[in-house]
Amino acid sequence: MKVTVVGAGAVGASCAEYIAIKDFASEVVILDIKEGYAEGKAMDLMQTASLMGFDTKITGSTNDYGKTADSHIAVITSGIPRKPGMTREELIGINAGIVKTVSSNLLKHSPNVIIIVVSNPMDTMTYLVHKTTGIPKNRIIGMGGALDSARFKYRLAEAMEAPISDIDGMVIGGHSDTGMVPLTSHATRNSIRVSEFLSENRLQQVAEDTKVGGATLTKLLGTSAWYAPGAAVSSMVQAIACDQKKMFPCSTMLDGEYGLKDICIGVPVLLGKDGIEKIIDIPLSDAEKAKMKESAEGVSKTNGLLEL
Ligand SMILES: NC(=O)C1=CN([C@@H]2O[C@H](COP(=O)(O)OP(=O)(O)OC[C@H]3O[C@@H](n4cnc5c(N)ncnc54)[C@H](O)[C@@H]3O)[C@@H](O)[C@H]2O)C=CC1
Ligand SMILES: O=C([O-])CC(=O)C(=O)O
Repeated sequence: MKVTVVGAGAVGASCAEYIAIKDFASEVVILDIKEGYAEGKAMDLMQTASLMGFDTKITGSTNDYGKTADSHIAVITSGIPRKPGMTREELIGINAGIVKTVSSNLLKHSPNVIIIVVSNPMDTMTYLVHKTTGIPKNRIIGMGGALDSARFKYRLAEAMEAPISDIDGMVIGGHSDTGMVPLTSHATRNSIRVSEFLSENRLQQVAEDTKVGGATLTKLLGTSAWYAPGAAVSSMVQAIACDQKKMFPCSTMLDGEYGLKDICIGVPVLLGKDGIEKIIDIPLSDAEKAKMKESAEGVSKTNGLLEL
């Protein structure tokens, strides 16, 4: 199983590291446009192999897509991250060109590759890959909900003073500061609804903290986060590589599910060897439906800025 990670920056390197540590891929190629950068990250990571106990071979490439040939899965993290005070949507001008070029180059050398899009604004970048490559929709997956759900569980555990392993919960909708839809009514602690433990006000606070999870970290770090994003991508790559049929909220092209069409937005899907193997269309409450609709309007507005 060969995995390519485009972008050897914070998220790309973290993602490659977690994939290697989990030791399910035979080969990870990291590619970056900056001369020597991916080679350096790959060498540094390989020098952790004997310490961390993995056999995955990690190599680096400066913009040579020949080295990515016959990849099963490719992760696109290339592009600029936001700075404090910015929205993800403000990155569209630079990142759209990068994501378009990178996805086209990847497909020249790996025509059957499954692409996971990370670069922001992620839902719109996922839509762009659909519109410009024309590959089947099961092979284009946007990463946002897996990360947002991990942050939701972190905030729920914090509010309940509970171990995170007790918590289950999911965030759907657009991967933006205002567009995320944390499904508070579905979240549980050991099968018991979290509303049994937390007041409505506290739950609303958890939902708000979850939605601005990326912005909160960007303010603290001066750039956006990488550990949890890298871990989220690595779990999705593993689900595909190991044909786990595992459920994650991912950005996917909808065709009527959730009442939406011609948009990529986060909904629960099953990930297995073919990429997105099924979209799970769960019933939402009226309030959740309204939030999903508003979220979709925001994503569509950003999609409208693309020059297709
Ligand atoms: N979807 C999500 O949940 C998340 C998305 N992100 C996004 O991921 C992207 C990357 O973030 P970071 O890794 O923190 O940024 P970074 O600046 O650390 O790394 C980006 C890398 O992309 C490279 N790059 C730029 N143009 C390229 C091209 N044409 N070909 C190959 N490589 C190229 C740069 O040289 C740099 O090394 C950002 O757009 C950020 O907003 C970050 C975290 C979570
Ligand atoms: O906040 C950002 O810009 C990066 C990102 O998408 C996240 O960490 O959720």
